[in-house]
Amino acid sequence: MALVELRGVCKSFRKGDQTITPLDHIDLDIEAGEFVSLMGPSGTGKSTLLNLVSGIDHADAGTITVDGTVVSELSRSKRADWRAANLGYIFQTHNLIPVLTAYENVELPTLLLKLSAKQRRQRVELALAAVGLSDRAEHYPRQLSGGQEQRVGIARAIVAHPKVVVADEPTGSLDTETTEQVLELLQRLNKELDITLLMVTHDTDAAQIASRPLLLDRGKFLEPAR
Ligand SMILES: Nc1ncnc2c1ncn2[C@@H]1O[C@H](COP(=O)(O)OP(=O)(O)OP(=O)(O)O)[C@@H](O)[C@H]1O
Repeated sequence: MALVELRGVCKSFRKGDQTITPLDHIDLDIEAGEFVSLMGPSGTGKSTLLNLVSGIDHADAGTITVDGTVVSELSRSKRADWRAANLGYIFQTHNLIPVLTAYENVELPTLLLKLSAKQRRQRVELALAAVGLSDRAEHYPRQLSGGQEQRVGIARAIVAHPKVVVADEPTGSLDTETTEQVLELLQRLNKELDITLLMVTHDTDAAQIASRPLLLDRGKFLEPAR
């Protein structure tokens, strides 16, 4: 069984008296260790897909299994517990809390886990080291560059040691040089920490660094020519 498995997944939204169905019977397998990028026209349901895989949102039909857990069958509160322990989410805008230091921002998700104070400290220090920001632990977001802020966001996503990390346009608000650094970091986390990645992007170059670039178009996954 693949690490992430979607079968017959459907998701619709109501907008006024209209129903929009971005995902209509979607199937997808992501094997452990893959780095999958996902491109596609605006509104095709890429973010919706990430929200379903991460258990933030609930599918109308179909099954979503991540590392043997059928996420689509969990209640809302069970999904939140499962997500805290098993899945990392990297946002386009890092969503750091401005009144917390880099250390405290990364520590936040670990407060939902059953860890001793020592284990928590070790996790946070490891995550900050993995993104090369040990020396910025006590800095507040406003004291960091855009790229450093995004790296803190990545440290926060990996602090719980998730097998799967999803990223929604993680370089969407970064300049070219910082984009390259963040993509290199994601590649390193994939290879060295064995984190399976699913990254939505609008950037063709970013998509190509993945081990498997995919295109989501009208509800179908296509493998674009490299
Ligand atoms: N909570 C919601 N309520 C109503 N409609 C929604 C909701 N979330 C998404 N949609 C609609 O579902 C469709 C898919 O949205 P989604 O954000 O997944 O697309 P996307 O492929 O990520 O787009 P983009 O590339 O522009 O970010 C869009 O038409 C969007 O307006």
